[in-house]
Amino acid sequence: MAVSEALPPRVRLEPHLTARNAAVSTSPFPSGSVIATIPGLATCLLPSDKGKRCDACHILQSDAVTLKRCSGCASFWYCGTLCQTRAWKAHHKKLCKNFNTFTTSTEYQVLTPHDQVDALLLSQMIADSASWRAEQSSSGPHATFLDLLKGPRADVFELPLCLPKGALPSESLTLAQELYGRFGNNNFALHSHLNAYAHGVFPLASRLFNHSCVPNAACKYILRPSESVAMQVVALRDIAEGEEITIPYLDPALPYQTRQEALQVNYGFGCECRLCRFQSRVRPAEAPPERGTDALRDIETSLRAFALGADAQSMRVPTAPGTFESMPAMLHPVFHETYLPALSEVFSKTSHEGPYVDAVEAGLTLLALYVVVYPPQYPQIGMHALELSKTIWNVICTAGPDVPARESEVLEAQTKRFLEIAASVLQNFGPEGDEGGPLEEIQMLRDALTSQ
Ligand SMILES: C[S@@+](CC[C@H](N)C(=O)[O-])C[C@H]1O[C@@H](n2cnc3c(N)ncnc32)[C@H](O)[C@@H]1O
Repeated sequence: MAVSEALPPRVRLEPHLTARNAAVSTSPFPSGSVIATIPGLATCLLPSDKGKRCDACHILQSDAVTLKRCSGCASFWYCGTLCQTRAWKAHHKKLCKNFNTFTTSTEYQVLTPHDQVDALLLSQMIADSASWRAEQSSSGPHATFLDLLKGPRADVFELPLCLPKGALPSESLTLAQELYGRFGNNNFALHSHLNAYAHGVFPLASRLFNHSCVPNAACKYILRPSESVAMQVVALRDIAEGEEITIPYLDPALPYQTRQEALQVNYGFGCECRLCRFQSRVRPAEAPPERGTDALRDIETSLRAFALGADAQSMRVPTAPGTFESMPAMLHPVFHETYLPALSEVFSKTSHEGPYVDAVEAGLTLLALYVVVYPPQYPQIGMHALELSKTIWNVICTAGPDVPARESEVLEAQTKRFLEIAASVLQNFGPEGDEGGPLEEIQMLRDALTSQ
């Protein structure tokens, strides 16, 4: 049996009834603190980000960063020699020659972008077989990975590989099967400002953290030029000594049935967290009333009042998880699988095209739903509050001179309140991903409001 890496300070593993082990805090973690920093073992960019970021450290091309192409395949880009050498030694010297033939092959082209990345990521890992063999019996990340639980699709080795299977020596093929078995359920989507841009393997994070749809922690990614991408696991709220530390494996706002199916298919378990238990009880059989009807307007007005308070200016957001449990039954239809996608579409359309009053109303309803479904301080709440403050700022900036002063004051007060919510959530989560981003946007909008 492989020996796995040392655990982060203040975290221990305890036996878990269904998930082998659980990571438990040995002393309290305050909200916003970094529980663990874990370097990536292997990462691969999504097709959408190829050529825009360094393939090794993921730094974005900018005035200060010029990317240079691999002269062999012309399909890998690096910010400098350090990254290029590291990638060459780890995997690229084995993949470079075959890379373009593979990525233009039908078996690769028919895959979804996320499966394409997985095929390349797995190929990269297998190409580095020397490291796997050398470190299998040590206490490094390779050993940790090989000690992980296998996923439910471990035996169906179905991803095409950049290294043709036939060309793999039997020893490497056995290794490939071992890696594949643990790949599907131990593979993270890397994001910058909550936009996914790559996939990656972080063995120690996989070893430690179980899933919950009401997690008390979440992952973010730290990008530094010429360094491996690091994952940080951040406490979303105060975590008490002895409490299990959990992260979300998927978006907790997805409908209950979709979450259960995805967790079963990809990870081999049925979630029994507090949100799942609640939603399995109140699963709405019928979709909410049609958009535009008084019946839906009543539900949405009540949802906003329940989640945020009746007055938009003195709006408050919940600070303890589990708000959904005290929702009046008349609001349960908002958990129907059709409701959130339809509302998001209305917000997205009207915030771009107007009318902005509709965008503000849809955006507020969406915020109300988010604060009910997501745990407090969940980053998506902050991102949406920022989006909403930008929408109202647009209303202020595009309003003609005839708007009564009282109405302008109300709009400004709302923008400030949404910005406060955004700042408190996103500052708690801390800087992540590419430079700039939401924390900078919050500051710019605050400056604009004070110079009004
Ligand atoms: C990334 S690993 C988590 C580490 C795992 N607990 C261990 O001891 O190796 C993912 C696997 O853990 C198990 N798991 C994670 N969260 C779970 C949960 N909430 N309930 C049941 N099993 C879970 C599933 O088997 C899943 O495929």
